[in-house]
Amino acid sequence: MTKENILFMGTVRHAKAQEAELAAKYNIYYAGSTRELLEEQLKNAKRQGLTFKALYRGYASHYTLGRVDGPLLGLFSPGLELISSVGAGYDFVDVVVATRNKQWVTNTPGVVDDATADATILLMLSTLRRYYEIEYAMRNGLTPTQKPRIGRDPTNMTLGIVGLGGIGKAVAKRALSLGMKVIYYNRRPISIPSSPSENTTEKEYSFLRDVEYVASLDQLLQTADVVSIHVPLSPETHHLFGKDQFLKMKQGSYLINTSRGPVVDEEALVQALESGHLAGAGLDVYENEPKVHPKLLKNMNVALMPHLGAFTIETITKMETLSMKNIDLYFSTGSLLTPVNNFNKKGTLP
Ligand SMILES: O=CC(=O)O
Repeated sequence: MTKENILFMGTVRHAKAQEAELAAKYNIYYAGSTRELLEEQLKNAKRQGLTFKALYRGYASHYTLGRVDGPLLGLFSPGLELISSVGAGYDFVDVVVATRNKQWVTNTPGVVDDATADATILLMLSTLRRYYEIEYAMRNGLTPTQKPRIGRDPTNMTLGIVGLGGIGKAVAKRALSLGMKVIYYNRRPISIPSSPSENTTEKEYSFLRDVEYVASLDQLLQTADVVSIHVPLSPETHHLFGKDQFLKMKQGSYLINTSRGPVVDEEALVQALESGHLAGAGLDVYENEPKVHPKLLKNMNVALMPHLGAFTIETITKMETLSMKNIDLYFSTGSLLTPVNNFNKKGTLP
């Protein structure tokens, strides 16, 4: 039986067992360390008639190898069938072009929920308690007589979650345990099971009964003390938060963003912070990563993390494993665990 060829963009950081399992069954090739090397490699492969049937897009590989965009997909021979991307967000793959090429795209939802929710709460508490500022001052010689600026309690504050998917729900659960009131906005309210089923226990969803749906984003912005964004990046959500949205937020409220940078118009956020309308922000993601707006870097009302929402050994292992499982399952059974796009049996769009 011929072994399928798989190209790995970026290294497998933690799921070494799954990588070894895949290597025993398929021919694995690793992309060069720069975009130029990768492009050269793809051109050579095409010349030699070597077809990669699957592409594994490793965690954070876009920083060194760029996006899996139309031009890159154009360099693959027509035999590429599957792009398996590590990450819940799949904006690092041009899904529109891949779908047009009849190529499947998979992501790794679900497994990132807890780590990203932890990072969200970490940023929220750091922002409210000014933890980042206090640590920065201590490391720079704060003396016991110098008083750091005072913090705020999350208890009794209202948290507004924009996008109550897997990560949003995990954030809601944690925020309720801090004594926050939690409201959310989605295009449609979520449905809560009325009784446990084979796949769920009462404990897994009962907290959702304490989370209140609001019918518009404006209503959420006008009500919440802390707004936390959990929507995917798409043409519809690009700059979902701009000048108007910040003006609608309560005076002295806070923004937390662990979703994707371009959901927020960063220039408008800087204005809202500098005018004092927003009391602070906690950010893991930025409009032009890895660049951070210089005025955000300077602003000591902002807690910053460099896109590390899912960056734990356990979560990276789960993401990489799921991504490689999709590849193995596709070749062995023709099915996928977490497809992003959808084809009917003829391989055309439904
Ligand atoms: O940013 C990380 C992810 O999308 O999983």
